[in-house]
Amino acid sequence: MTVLGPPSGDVPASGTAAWRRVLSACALGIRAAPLPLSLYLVLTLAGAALPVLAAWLTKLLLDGLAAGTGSGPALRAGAGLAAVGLLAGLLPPVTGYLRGELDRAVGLLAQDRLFTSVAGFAGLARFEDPVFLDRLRLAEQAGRLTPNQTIEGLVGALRAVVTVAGFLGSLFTLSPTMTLLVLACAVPSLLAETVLARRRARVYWEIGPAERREIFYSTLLSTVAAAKEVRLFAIGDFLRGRMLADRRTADAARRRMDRGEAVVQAGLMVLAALVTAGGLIWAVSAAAGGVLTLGDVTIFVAAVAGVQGSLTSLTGEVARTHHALLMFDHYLAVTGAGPDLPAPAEPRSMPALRHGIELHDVWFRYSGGHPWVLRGVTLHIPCGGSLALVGLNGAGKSTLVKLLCRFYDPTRGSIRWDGVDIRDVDVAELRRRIGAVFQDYMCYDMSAAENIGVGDLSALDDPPRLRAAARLAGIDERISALPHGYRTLLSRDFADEPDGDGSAAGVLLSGGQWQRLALARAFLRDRRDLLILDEPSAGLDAAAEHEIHRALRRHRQGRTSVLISHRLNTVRGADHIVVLADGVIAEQGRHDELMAAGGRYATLFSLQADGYLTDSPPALPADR
Ligand SMILES: Nc1ncnc2c1ncn2[C@@H]1O[C@H](COP(=O)(O)OP(=O)(O)OP(=O)(O)O)[C@@H](O)[C@H]1O
Repeated sequence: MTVLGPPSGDVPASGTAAWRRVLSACALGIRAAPLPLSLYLVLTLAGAALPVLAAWLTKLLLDGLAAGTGSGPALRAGAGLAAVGLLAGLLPPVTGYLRGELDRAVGLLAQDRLFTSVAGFAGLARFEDPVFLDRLRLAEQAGRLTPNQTIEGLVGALRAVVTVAGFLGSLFTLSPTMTLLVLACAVPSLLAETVLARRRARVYWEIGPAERREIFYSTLLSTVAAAKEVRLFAIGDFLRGRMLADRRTADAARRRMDRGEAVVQAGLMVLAALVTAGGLIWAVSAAAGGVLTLGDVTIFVAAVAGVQGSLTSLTGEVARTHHALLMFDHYLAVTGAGPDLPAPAEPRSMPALRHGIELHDVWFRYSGGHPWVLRGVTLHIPCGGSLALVGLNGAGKSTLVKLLCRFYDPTRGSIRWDGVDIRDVDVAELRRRIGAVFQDYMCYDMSAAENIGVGDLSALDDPPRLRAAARLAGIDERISALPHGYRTLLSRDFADEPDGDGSAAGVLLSGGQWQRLALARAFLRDRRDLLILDEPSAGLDAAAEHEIHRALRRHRQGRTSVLISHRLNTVRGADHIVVLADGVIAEQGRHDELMAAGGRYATLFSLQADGYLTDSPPALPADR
């Protein structure tokens, strides 16, 4: 199943698909909270019979009083009415509590399943697909709400059926014509509500991108990450304008939808009122002619109101459930999406790297609509050797290491790990063999220990291991000096103590210190077969860079590593240097060989070296 298909609001639901959705939603409810669900069902259906019972008891009471045959029957009917009233008062809080329990349990299970699926996507492409992101947002909402809305809808429909059946029976004994008329009124109402539900689902889908953009702008306006630029460039009004424009776009669509619904529903109400008025005129004339008793008129009025009320709520429930099920399609699409990268039926084993990793004629582009980023790269990364990737911005260096981690598959060609295509091994196993610092590493709003420990969760409760990694990255002293040492929260967004007054907020590190933490995270993944370092020292001061690269050189000794850096002094010690230009290997060799060749590498290296030694700005290379 693909999750990137057309919006489900545009796709008419087939009967089977609709039933599959109903069953999936109910299964989720049953799985999440069987006991509250059963109690809720029983009590709600019991509550549905109460209005019919009350109407008959009222009729008995009135007829008893009118007959003048003693107060016994009227008193019994009155006592019955009191009991029904008590039950009617007690049921709502109890069912309300059960409903809350059901909401919480289903929400938890649905969220768990949704994010288990999302975490199971091995690649990155879906997270870069706006259609998928729209679907994911709706799936989150639908997963939380739909199962309960469906159960509620089904229960509500059943409740309405019970009430309608009771009142219809009563009405039929008094006026079969009126019964048919009231029933006939429900048909257009049901049809109209179903159409409105489909339209609502389509509108929600259509306004999804505007709503996501609105969230994007409001996040920019309210988070510290963007606060500096927003203030310095004075773009607050500009962003607010865009945020409001997106909101107005979404609101306009919602307004059109609400207007249409209001007109249709008003029309249906007028129809129902006309039928009720006609019925009343008939009942009053019949009572005046002695055909109906006072009690009969009471039950007639109660029956017409009851049937109409229940039919209205029945159509409402059907429409709401229909809408919820259309939205649930997004949840089912995401949870049933299947692997985004082909998984081998029988993964090949992956012993420790012995010979090396080979890229064989690798071509890659991010999608059919994107230009080629890598164009026929063939490369050997020998086991135990260090490879440096250099090249201008956009040359394809980070893309190449993303392919090594199998975040994407090559569009053509293959990557072989000791001769085994990495598509033929379990992707989780492949990644267990890799340690990495990415150019856009994460800064987690967690404690310092956790920020390092996420590199290898088995070390989370092993302070000596965390400290050893931090020491290697040159950040141990700084962390130890924090208010709570390694337990200090590295965030100003959350309080260190949940109930604190804000004075216990965590601390923020400097850019270079964060980068050292990211390095420590990679060092924690010691004894991995491949170490990837994508610009590991970009944010470091000169002394720190020198020190870190000395540590890195020691650490990489005898390990297979790929280093990307624009600071060419840091790559000169690599066993092999590859210069990428426009997705192809322009040159390769050792530092001395490349300098002697006098090509791009030599030009770039000399440029950087000159930049430090001369006053005049150096000339840029020709392909810049
Ligand atoms: N997720 C993506 N989707 C589409 N295009 C992308 C994506 N990531 C990178 N690109 C494009 O691929 C090309 C290579 O990007 P890449 O990040 O690999 O370059 P790089 O050599 O690492 O550059 P830099 O030195 O600036 O980090 C660029 O033109 C970029 O626009």
